[in-house]
Amino acid sequence: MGKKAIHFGGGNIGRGFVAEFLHTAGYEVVFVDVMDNIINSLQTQKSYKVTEVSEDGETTKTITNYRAINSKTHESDVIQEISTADVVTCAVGPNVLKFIAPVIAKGIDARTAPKPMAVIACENAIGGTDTLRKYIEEKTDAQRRTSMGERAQFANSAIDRIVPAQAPDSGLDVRIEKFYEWVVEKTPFGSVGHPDIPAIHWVDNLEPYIERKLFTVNTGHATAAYYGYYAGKKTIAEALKESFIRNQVRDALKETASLIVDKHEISAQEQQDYVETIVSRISNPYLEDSVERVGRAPMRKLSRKERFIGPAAQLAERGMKFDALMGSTEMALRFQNVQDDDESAELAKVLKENSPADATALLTGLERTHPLFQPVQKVVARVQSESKEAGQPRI
Ligand SMILES: NC(=O)c1ccc[n+]([C@@H]2O[C@H](COP(=O)([O-])OP(=O)(O)OC[C@H]3O[C@@H](n4cnc5c(N)ncnc54)[C@H](O)[C@@H]3O)[C@@H](O)[C@H]2O)c1
Ligand SMILES: O=P(O)(O)OC[C@@H](O)[C@@H](O)[C@H](O)[C@H](O)CO
Repeated sequence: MGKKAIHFGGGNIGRGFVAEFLHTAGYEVVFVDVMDNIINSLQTQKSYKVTEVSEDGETTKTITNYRAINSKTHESDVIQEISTADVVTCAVGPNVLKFIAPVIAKGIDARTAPKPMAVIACENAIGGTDTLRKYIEEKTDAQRRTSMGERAQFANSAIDRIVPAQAPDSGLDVRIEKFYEWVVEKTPFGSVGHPDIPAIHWVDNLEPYIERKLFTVNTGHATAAYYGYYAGKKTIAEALKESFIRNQVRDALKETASLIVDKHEISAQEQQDYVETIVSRISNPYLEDSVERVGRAPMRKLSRKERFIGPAAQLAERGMKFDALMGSTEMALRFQNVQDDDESAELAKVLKENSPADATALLTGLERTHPLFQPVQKVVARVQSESKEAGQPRI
């Protein structure tokens, strides 16, 4: 029997990154999603195209050898597929991990194969697979929990490729950037060995990779998105054409670079080269990445380990500079009541109903005694006191 991977989330990164590389590695991919239109299309259309776009032109690959299951209506089929799979991946968004965990827990529990399968969450989050594992353990019978390692092994990952929202008429086809990086921990696989997926860079210690990625790509991206949204820009590339916004991004990345270089074995020159690559990638005009997609879910992005508060907290603890990150945080707080973004409405509510100190604690999870608490409270208070109508971009 050939190799089989179950992938949760047939969205942008699911189809345009994870499934592409699993397919190239020789896996049959079984997509699991809850959106009827995605599942119907994947079930009726036997191939789709992934097109890399860059200034060098376009390259298209065709993805085949997949099936699709709707977990809302066919949960037992998903359990059956997991019980005989080699790999389970997901790209559903960090807040959705708790919803996919119960069915994965049942699938793991039903396994009889001698070899454990690999579980790799492909989300923008520090310890994304650990979080998923915690939810899976909660849904596993206490007596079966200790032996779960015989049925599944869990590895954290860092995943990097810009996949913007796709044109409404594109169907399953995905337009993406050429660059990609997929880094996964190898130690959890021990003597069993990691799965054979050539696109993955296997490492012993993921922390430098995930922090460098989240605190450079995503800090820079989100800074451009929030300043861009406020300035009435449509895309990230458009926002970065403004020298003021470009400078804010550069300043924020200078601060996160100082942390990355101080904390990890990454030289200043190496980080500088990385920053240049990232600024050029997020400025790619061929991707048409909207400020609303990149700014989506502002409460998640303002949380304790995330792209602004995560590095700023560590800089504050080291007595290093974090002013530009406070500017990005302030702009994120202004991303309120944005259409189709539930968290942006929730953010407006939290800011309206709480004191600056309580809103700071609720949004960021910072301890009140932390050296970053007061600086964040100051920007929270400033945004709360603004008289202009929340969420209206200033053009
Ligand atoms: N798009 C990018 O550039 C990019 C790059 C790197 C990492 N990521 C990360 O990948 C994840 C997904 O991002 P995306 O851009 O592909 O989002 P997306 O919205 O395009 O895709 C998410 C998919 O998950 C599905 N989903 C939601 N709930 C589900 C459930 N309970 N069961 C199964 N499927 C469910 C949705 O229907 C959707 O198809 C996020 O964590 C994101 O941070 C995205
Ligand atoms: O996916 P999010 O919401 O965490 O962040 C939005 C973008 O910054 C993100 O999707 C990037 O495109 C991606 O992380 C690039 O690798």
